Amino acid sequence: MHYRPAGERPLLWLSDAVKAPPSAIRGGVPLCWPWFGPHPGDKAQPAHGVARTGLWQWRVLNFAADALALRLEPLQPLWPGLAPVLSVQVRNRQLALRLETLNSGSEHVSLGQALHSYLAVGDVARCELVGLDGCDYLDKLQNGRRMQQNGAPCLTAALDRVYCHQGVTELVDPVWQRRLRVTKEGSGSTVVWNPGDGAGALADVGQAQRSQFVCVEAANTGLDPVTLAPGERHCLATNLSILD
Ligand SMILES: O=P(O)(O)OC[C@H]1O[C@@H](O)[C@H](O)[C@@H](O)[C@@H]1O
Repeated sequence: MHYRPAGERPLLWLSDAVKAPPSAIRGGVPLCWPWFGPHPGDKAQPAHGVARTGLWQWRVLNFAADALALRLEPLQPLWPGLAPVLSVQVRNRQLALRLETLNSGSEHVSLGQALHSYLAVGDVARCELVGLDGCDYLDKLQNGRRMQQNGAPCLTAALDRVYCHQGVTELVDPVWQRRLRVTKEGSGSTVVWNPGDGAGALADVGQAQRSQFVCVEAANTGLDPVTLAPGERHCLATNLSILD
């Protein structure tokens, strides 16, 4: 997914070196579903689940000069007993995503997920991410150690954190002279990721592109487990807006 309001910088970053299917695309907003990170019990399963490499069909619900609404569903069932639907809306410099999951099976199911937004920035090291001060987080670069955020996270080096956070974040970008606001619903975890020097090991990022994005993800992780009873639904949503 790519979104660039007319005459503006893009909202989302997309790698210059997108790999061919079935590899996941690096950029846009990959859907991590129905688990986040490694599978909880089976190392053979792919990281971040099966939705981002699955095939989806889309339908246009509304198409106007200044607005677009799409509904996407998987072409085939992606995971037994769980049925996702993604709604995408674009309007007024804002991209809104809603990922709804129905437990269509007969057992309780636990669900992990993330809307893994790659936010495009002029230079990540000069940005400030506001809204996480005082939140507890798990630092994945320190074996998942639980810490508390003091001020804004430092974006000059690698960062991989799962914050216990339900609120709003804003990414202040002095190079592109704008702010990006991330709001969300149905999510008790906010993931912040940039590979830093580790970008060199990622063929679809590399040192040249590592400064061009930071991921701020609306998520449900081990910090805020979601369990769906048969017939129950959960909706994870995020709004990404460009502000002056
Ligand atoms: O390389 P992937 O599978 O797209 O994941 C990228 C990153 O995604 C983040 O959400 C995770 O917290 C990181 O641990 C991970 O490295």
